[in-house]
Amino acid sequence: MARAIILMADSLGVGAAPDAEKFGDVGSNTLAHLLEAYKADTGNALPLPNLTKLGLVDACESAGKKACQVAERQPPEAAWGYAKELSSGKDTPSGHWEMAGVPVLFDWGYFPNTTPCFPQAFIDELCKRASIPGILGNCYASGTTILEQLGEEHVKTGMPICYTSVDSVFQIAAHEQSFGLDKLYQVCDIARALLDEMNIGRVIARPFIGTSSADFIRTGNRRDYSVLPPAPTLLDKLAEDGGEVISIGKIADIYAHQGITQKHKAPGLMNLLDKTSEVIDEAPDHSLIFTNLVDFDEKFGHRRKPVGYAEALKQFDDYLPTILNKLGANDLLIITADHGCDPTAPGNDHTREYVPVLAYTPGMKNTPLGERQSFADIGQTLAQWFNLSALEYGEGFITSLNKA
Ligand SMILES: O=P(O)(O)O[C@H]1O[C@H](CO)[C@@H](O)[C@H]1O
Ligand SMILES: [Mn+2]
Ligand SMILES: [Mn+2]
Repeated sequence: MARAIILMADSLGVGAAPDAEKFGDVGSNTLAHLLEAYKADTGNALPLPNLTKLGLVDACESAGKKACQVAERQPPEAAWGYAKELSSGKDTPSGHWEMAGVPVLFDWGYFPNTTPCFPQAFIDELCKRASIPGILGNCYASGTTILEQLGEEHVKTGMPICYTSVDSVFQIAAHEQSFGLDKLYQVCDIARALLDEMNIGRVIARPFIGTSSADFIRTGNRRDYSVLPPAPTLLDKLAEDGGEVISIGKIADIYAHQGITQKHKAPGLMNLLDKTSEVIDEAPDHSLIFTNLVDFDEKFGHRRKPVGYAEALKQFDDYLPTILNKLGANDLLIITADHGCDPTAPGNDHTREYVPVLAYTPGMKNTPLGERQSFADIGQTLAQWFNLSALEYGEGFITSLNKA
């Protein structure tokens, strides 16, 4: 019997995808550009010895056709490649569902980039059902900037701040104490029900605390309300087969709680890694431990902070031996991403990029996997690893997982 661990580095793209032009993302490369920015800022190339050994830098250089400014270069001792996305969007659910074998081939509903951006009838109904006096925002925004602009007015008026982006999302920010966390979750539930017919992928609760625009800060109580994946994913198959599917971080929310048998939340990168490490100690055979490392995206990618992104990646790299040392012969570690979010690109949205596909089981030798045609190759490989029937999408690379 086997186990697998996916460390899903949210937004760690490795070079513009072949269809990046459609998204205005030509030339994007999250990893290469944050490494460049780090070197420019500090004068030193960043060492990422463990990720380099797992093939991340080779994957990036092959995908992005661009040298990476990384120190302590060494050859991989893992299977490594890079995958393009079949799904029509570059959002988080599309990336996650595709890597679990279910690409999103339809178009999500999006709000127009106008102010106001939400249909008045929807807002009227939301206010009526939720008993709120109105909403603030009603525009495209960065979630941290809009708190500075409208947070104080929200506290005064009790009107939640509603905003969107190029993603198919309806985000609601509200103060945890003055508005109340439960009330925010209730408003999100109502919005979720109303937005199904507009085909909006996610409603996101964005609670924050603080006393003024100078110190408002979002908390770890974010909650994502996703629609159901359009078909059963690898997670459903494994759970139906009697396996454990253990969500760490926002994985359960992203899969709309489908096919999940255990959930753990933890605030911040280090706590998420600690929780993952703890769960590896306990998880039985036939378990998938699936961790989303959201900080890369939320704290650095969208905030366009390449140096902070690099430092967080270094923390991840430093932590990896703790996880690698726990892996047994029947454990497969996958490291990947769901989209890019190049912190040097204009705007503050995701970027359409290749994602790394790194696979490691103890004793592996350097195994290039090349360009993969879909993130679903990960799900298909895991279906093989767990002896499940084949998924509809994806080409498995189980036969490439040779040992040295
Ligand atoms: O600016 P914040 O609130 O972090 O929003 C970002 O987070 C959302 C979900 O990933 C994206 O749609 C993006 O707009
Ligand atoms: Mn994401
Ligand atoms: Mn994001």
